[in-house]
Amino acid sequence: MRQTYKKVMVGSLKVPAKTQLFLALTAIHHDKEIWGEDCNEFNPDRFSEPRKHIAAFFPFGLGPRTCVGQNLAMIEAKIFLAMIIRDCSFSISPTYCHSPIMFLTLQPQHAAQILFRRISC
Ligand code: HEM
Repeated sequence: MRQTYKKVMVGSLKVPAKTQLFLALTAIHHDKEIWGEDCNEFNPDRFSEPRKHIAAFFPFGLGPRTCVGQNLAMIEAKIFLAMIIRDCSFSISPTYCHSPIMFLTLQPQHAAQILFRRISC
C-alpha cells in the first residue's frame, strides 16, 4: 500500500494527492503476458529463466521500504521445508479446496489440509 503526498502522473494517469494505491501483487504474479499461458500452474522451473521485468515478482515488496525480514523469512522457509522432507512424506488431503486469497500475503482461504507420514529410518 502506498499513498501519494502530491499529485503525480503514473504513465498517462493523473493520480491526485492522498490517493491510496494498492500494488496488485497477485494479479501481477498471475499475469499471462509476464508468466505465459501456464501462469496459474505450480512450476518452480519458471524461476530458472531471468525475470522479464524487475517488478514481475515482488512478494516482499520493492524499493526502499522492501520487507526487512525477507532474508530471515527465506531461510526459515528453507529450513522448515528441509526438516519436513528429511522426516516426512506428505500429500494434500482430498478435503483440500484450492481457493487462495490475498490477505497481506497469499494464503489458502479454507486452510491447507496436508497429510504427513513420518518416514521411519
Ligand atoms: C513470507 C514471509 C514474508 C512476506 C511475504 C513479507 C512481505 C512483506 C511485504 C510485501 C512488505 C511491504 C514492502 C513494501 O511496502 O514494499 C513487508 C514489509 C515488512 N516486513 Fe515483511 N514479509 C515476510 C516476513 C517478514 C519477517 C519474518 C519480518 C521480520 C522478522 C518482516 C518484517 C517486515 C517489516 C518490518 C516491514 C516494513 C518495512 C518498511 O516499511 O520499511 N517480514 N513484508
